Amino acid sequence: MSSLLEVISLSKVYKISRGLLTHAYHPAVRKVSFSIKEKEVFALVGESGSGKTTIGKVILRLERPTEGSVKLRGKDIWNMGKEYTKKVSAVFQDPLSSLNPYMKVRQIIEEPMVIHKLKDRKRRVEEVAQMVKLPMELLNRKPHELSGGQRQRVAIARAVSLFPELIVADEPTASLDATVRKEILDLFAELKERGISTLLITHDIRAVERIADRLAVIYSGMLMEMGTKEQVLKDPKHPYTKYLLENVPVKHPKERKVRLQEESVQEVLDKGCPFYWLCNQRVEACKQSIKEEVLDGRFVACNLY
Ligand SMILES: Nc1ncnc2c1ncn2[C@@H]1O[C@H](COP(=O)(O)OP(=O)(O)OP(=O)(O)O)[C@@H](O)[C@H]1O
Repeated sequence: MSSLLEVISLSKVYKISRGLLTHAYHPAVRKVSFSIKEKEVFALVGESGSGKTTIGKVILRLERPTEGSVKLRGKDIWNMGKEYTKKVSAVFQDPLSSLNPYMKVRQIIEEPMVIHKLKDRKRRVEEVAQMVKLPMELLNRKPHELSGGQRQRVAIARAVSLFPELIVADEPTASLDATVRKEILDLFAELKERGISTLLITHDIRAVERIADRLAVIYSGMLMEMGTKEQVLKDPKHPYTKYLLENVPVKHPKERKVRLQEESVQEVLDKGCPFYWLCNQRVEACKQSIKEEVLDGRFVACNLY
């Protein structure tokens, strides 16, 4: 399978205002590289604040990277015109707020086709509804008349309405209950068979177990481990991946009891491993630098290897 989308050494630093004249810089994403193949579900897993959404936003061209680039089939995405929005689409966490409440489902799904001047729209809307298993009778309803799962199917139908090559799905099941969650996740696996890849962004490492082909684990804006689902979930190498798998659901970073030595926090964040403070296998070198290794085809950023 050839590479569809390449994220190359991507960094995003936000400038945060600290009063009238002062500001600070926050590195949300730090030199992240990965690629998504054709016909693949690639999961980006990390806790709240780890930088997942920022990466998704850059891929969707909603944010400019500070450094690095993103390429679709070898072309820089910022040099591509409107055709990029046909090839890469998005599904977000809360369908109710992302769907126009005044439009009927039919119009919501049709809208991107109108924008891109597609013909034969009625038939295509029905074809897309079928693809996402949305009952035809729901096409004449409005979003508030649907269940959470049905609404997310509408959002996915809209995302596939132009037959994209990639869907960026940011926490697409976070607002759904367990049974519906499973059905929606399965849908992404089915779309893969139709040639549509998915970047699945999630905080729940277990959610990707069913459908992801490969996954990348991100912490504090840095890639910790990346490999096939089997490699990363069955034989995790990075202490952070192990920690994530052992602590489901993971405590919010603010709830963890970690004693930080304030004077050295910045130093470690600048040069060393961001997981240093929680890692039970840390060595002195982790304060200063991180070794990047490829072990049996999987990427690990850790001084243990
Ligand atoms: N526009 C912004 N300005 C300043 N800081 C930001 C901005 N957007 C995100 N951040 C910060 O960048 C970091 C990464 O945020 P991001 O939303 O990408 O993380 P996430 O892993 O998707 O988390 P969540 O699941 O909570 O959204 C966080 O510390 C966040 O506070």
